[in-house]
Amino acid sequence: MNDSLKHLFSIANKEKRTIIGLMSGTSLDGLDIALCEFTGHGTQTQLTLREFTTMPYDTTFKQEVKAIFSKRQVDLEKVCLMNAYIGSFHAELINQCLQQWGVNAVDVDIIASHGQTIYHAPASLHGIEGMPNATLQIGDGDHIAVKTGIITLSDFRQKHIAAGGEGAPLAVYGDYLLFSEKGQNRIMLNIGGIANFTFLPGDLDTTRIFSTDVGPGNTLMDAYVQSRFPSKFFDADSEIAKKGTYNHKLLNALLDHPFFEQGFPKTTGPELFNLAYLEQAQHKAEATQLSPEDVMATLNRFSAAGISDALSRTLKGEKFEVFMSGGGMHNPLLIQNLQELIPGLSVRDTAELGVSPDAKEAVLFATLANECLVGKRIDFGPGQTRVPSVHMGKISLPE
Ligand SMILES: Nc1ncnc2c1ncn2[C@@H]1O[C@H](COP(=O)(O)OP(=O)(O)OP(=O)(O)O)[C@@H](O)[C@H]1O
Ligand SMILES: CC(=O)N[C@H]1[C@@H]2OC[C@@H](O2)[C@@H](O)[C@@H]1O[C@H](C)C(=O)O
Repeated sequence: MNDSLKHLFSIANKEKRTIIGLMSGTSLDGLDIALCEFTGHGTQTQLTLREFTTMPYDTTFKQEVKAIFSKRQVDLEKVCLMNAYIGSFHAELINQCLQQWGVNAVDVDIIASHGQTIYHAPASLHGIEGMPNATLQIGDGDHIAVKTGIITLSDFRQKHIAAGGEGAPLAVYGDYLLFSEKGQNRIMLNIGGIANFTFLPGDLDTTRIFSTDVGPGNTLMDAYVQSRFPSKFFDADSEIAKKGTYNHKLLNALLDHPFFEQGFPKTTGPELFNLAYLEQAQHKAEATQLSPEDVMATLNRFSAAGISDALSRTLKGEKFEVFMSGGGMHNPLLIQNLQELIPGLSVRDTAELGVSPDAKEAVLFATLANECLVGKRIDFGPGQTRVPSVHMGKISLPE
């Protein structure tokens, strides 16, 4: 047998596995790197998060990615180059991180890499007859495996689509295995570029479990700040939005899109929620003359409204606890807006459950890799088509 395959086989048989999870999100703030230890699998999974670091991207790298990010027309050569470049660059960042942590590569069993989403096109979004759900993450896993010497699993979303899903959100698998709790309805709310949540019913009825995107989290706010305040990357501590007041007409125009009426689960991205979307809404609401501060206040309220509306349609009056994660939880006005819209909302985050909220998505991919290696297919029960029962991740060998 090929030595690398033998090694992979031995990892799958180990009592405890050390897995690095990687996430490079749509906000392009940096590469999230989580060093995880796993024992068990499925609902017996035990996770210890040993280290977590975000390796920030510099402006040049962000610009390189932005040139091909969520755009319908791009330079195909650039896409080709960036696929290899991002893979190599991520490998470099991992090697640096291992050095900082004082961890040897030989002591890491597996890397689980999400890659960089450059285009997300569920059928509901592209609307092209006869064409399937599709999504594209680049930063090829072979480059990571060869340059770190660690077996790498990557490109998790394609299998989800092949098995009938939309390629996102995948959070449901990790949330179910790590955070379900008998007797408590839990909402795992992640406010990244796009906001999404997983519903984990307290009766542990797996046929009710799902996760769904609900609309913009930070993506529109970030895009607007970057266009109006070029020295800023995002509205740190809601400084800009707090100086404004939200505009009802613009808010209603922003909310007036069939995406918000679609049933769950559903997925979206900056391919829809972008500056052109905002401009159209401003024209419709005759609100083109608003100050940037008022626009920011409205966008902030818009993200909160998308989340609260989706939550109330899911819970229909049932009691629930929300555990937050993602960069949007650090936006105070967004939290205030959520508290106004969701009466009784107590702000808790996944740190209470043993996973730093900034690390949660990177931990998800490590968990998916653990399942791919040692898990049985998680079956969400009869009639449950919302969460396909599949293992995800493609294997890259270092040699
Ligand atoms: N102090 C803060 N005040 C306001 N917003 C903040 C703050 N800290 C982080 N954010 C927001 O969080 C964003 C980063 O969030 P996160 O890292 O969860 O995104 P991501 O992982 O790239 O997104 P996705 O989940 O869509 O892939 C920033 O771009 C910013 O909008
Ligand atoms: C295509 C893509 O990269 N989607 C991301 C993005 O970031 C948040 C939201 O949109 C979510 O649907 C997804 O990521 C998380 C990790 C998920 O799949 O659960």
